[in-house]
Amino acid sequence: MTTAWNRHNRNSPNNSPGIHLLRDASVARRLVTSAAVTTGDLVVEFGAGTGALTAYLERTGARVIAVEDHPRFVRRLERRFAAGGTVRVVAEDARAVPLPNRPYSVVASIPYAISTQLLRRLLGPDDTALVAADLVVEWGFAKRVTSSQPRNFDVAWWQARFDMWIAARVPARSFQPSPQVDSAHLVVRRRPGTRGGQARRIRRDVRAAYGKSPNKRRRR
Ligand SMILES: C[S@@+](CC[C@H](N)C(=O)[O-])C[C@H]1O[C@@H](n2cnc3c(N)ncnc32)[C@H](O)[C@@H]1O
Repeated sequence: MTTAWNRHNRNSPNNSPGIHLLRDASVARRLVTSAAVTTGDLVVEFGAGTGALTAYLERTGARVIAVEDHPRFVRRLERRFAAGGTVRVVAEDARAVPLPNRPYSVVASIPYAISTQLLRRLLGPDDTALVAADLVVEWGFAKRVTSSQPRNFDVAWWQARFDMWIAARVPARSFQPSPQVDSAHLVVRRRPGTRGGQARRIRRDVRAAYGKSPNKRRRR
């Protein structure tokens, strides 16, 4: 965990940039209800913080993998969820932690700074095992990835295989400390028949339309 300490060398995690803890329980409840996970399902939460969302996920009976890279949060999570036996706390960077091979959902209030990287990891691979995600993301980011006119290959590729929509606006005051901007509850659902060979065909079509350059399509 030396890496995480190096990156977060403040005494209080609450003073670290990008850490906005959910203080509105109704947002956490809405996310978990929307995800509709149940006993036996596998759920990954990225950036579990102090467990505001994890606590509701635990109640579903699903197996929860709570990924968090801040050592103080990791210790709090381990203490808080030790008794239940269904939450596994993983002290790793969300950008590098191995992802499940079997079908899984993601429910998370993710750090704004790694939103694009995380979506690339989750939605990008042809054989991704991700089935569904309910995410709290920055409002502008949610608008870009759900736009009916995707501006780059990544977003077009994600939209070709996943239904993506904004379920609700999440006001900045729902977090402690409040970020500068509002967030969104972004819903992602994989469409059937969009993995493996089918994914490769879809990718070819999207690439033909968009190329790899974000600006290519607009210049045509
Ligand atoms: C927006 S806060 C959300 C916290 C918690 N889920 C909640 O809703 O209260 C983002 C969390 O992600 C963690 N985090 C930031 N970058 C991370 C990374 N690269 N890998 C894992 N966790 C990260 C932060 O320490 C923080 O706990």
